[in-house]
Amino acid sequence: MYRIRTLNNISPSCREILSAPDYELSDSEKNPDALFVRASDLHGYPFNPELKCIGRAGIGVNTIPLEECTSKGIVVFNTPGGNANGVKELFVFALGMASRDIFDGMKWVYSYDGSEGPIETRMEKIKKQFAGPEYAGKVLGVIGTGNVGSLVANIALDLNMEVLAYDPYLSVDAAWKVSRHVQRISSLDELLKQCDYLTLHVPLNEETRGLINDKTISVMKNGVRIINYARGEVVDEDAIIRALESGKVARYVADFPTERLVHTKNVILTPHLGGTTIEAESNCAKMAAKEMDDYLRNGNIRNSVNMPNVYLERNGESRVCVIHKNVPGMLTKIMTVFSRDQINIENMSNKSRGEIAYSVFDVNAKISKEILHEITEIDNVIRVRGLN
Ligand SMILES: NC(=O)C1=CN([C@@H]2O[C@H](COP(=O)(O)OP(=O)(O)OC[C@H]3O[C@@H](n4cnc5c(N)ncnc54)[C@H](O)[C@@H]3O)[C@@H](O)[C@H]2O)C=CC1
Ligand SMILES: O=C(O)CCC(=O)C(=O)O
Repeated sequence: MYRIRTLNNISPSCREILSAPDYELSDSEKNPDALFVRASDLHGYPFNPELKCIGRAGIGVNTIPLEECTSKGIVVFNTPGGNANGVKELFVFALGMASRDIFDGMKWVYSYDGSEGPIETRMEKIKKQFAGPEYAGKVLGVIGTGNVGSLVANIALDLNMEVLAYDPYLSVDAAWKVSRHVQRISSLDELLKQCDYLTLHVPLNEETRGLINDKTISVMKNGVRIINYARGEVVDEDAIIRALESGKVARYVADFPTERLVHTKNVILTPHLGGTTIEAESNCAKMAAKEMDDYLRNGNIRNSVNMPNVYLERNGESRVCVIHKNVPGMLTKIMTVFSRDQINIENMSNKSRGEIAYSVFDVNAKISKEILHEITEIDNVIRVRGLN
């Protein structure tokens, strides 16, 4: 039985996959085989030695110390595309909020005390202060056209916007999802100087931290409207506040409130709601549950962000899974242990990802603890699991 510790509220749909008697889910397990998380920050988290994998029900993994996990042989999974439609739907709302002063208009409605006459007549007199431009016919720049950005770019075309996209790392699979009417721009500055609206859909990493800063803002049109449903830190906070105060940026709509942003004019904030729909939560929980289940029971790795993906149909009496450094001679050393004990390899797979490699062996015998221990002792082996 595998013990899974949930660190956030995970959709109950994961229990369709992670159920008794194979699994026990709890939010207090001290020595879990797996952690199931949403946006919890795991930097500094005390990983127990039994921990084999982390399932991130969502896409962003900036909250997970990936290097530490890799060095400890902990496989980290995420759920690409599982919440993309949820973010796209909120983007449409954000686009409206970026254009029209809906937020201040609503605040006025709910705080009006009747002192200047009935609300029905008073509102007709003051409503012009909440006017704003229409977005149809305007230029939208999309930075990052992966699972979310591709949906956003396509729906913006349906809303009659002209759409420009910048994504220097776009995968071939993701490129297929973007409409041919979206114009690919290969220079960020070239995109920035043409946009009336800008929307961000990149992961937070060392390259994208502060991507929107004084310098990039200076290239933009005056009165640009920026939407950030990626991560707060992709936008330099000092720079965006300066630009809002000067009027260079007309409005900033973001999913990542901070104390300072809450008190800045022309900022509209939602409380990290992009992936918070019934469907997105259920999709992500099921996807992460399937990934962890296939890894824990079969050693297969799919949608990992720190290990190579390896899928092998089960074949043979038992399976030995070895996470090791990607250095010469590892397979020979491991296979020598099998052949010395007359164990035949029925099928195998070996894949690498940067400095790490993963080898899976299906063998024709039950694997003893002694053999597993011997493989563990080989130099540059990080973790060994035997699945009988
Ligand atoms: N507000 C929320 O609740 C949610 C926020 N997110 C955020 O949105 C981000 C994107 O989500 P997905 O589209 O699902 O991820 P994804 O991995 O499918 O797409 C990310 C895209 O960004 C591109 N990219 C990476 N670095 C870039 C750079 N420097 N410049 C331009 N493009 C770059 C990649 O090539 C990729 O196509 C996530 O990493 C996460 O931080 C995602 C889901 C929900
Ligand atoms: O709501 C969540 O769990 C986080 C969604 C998100 O930000 C992501 O998937 O990257």
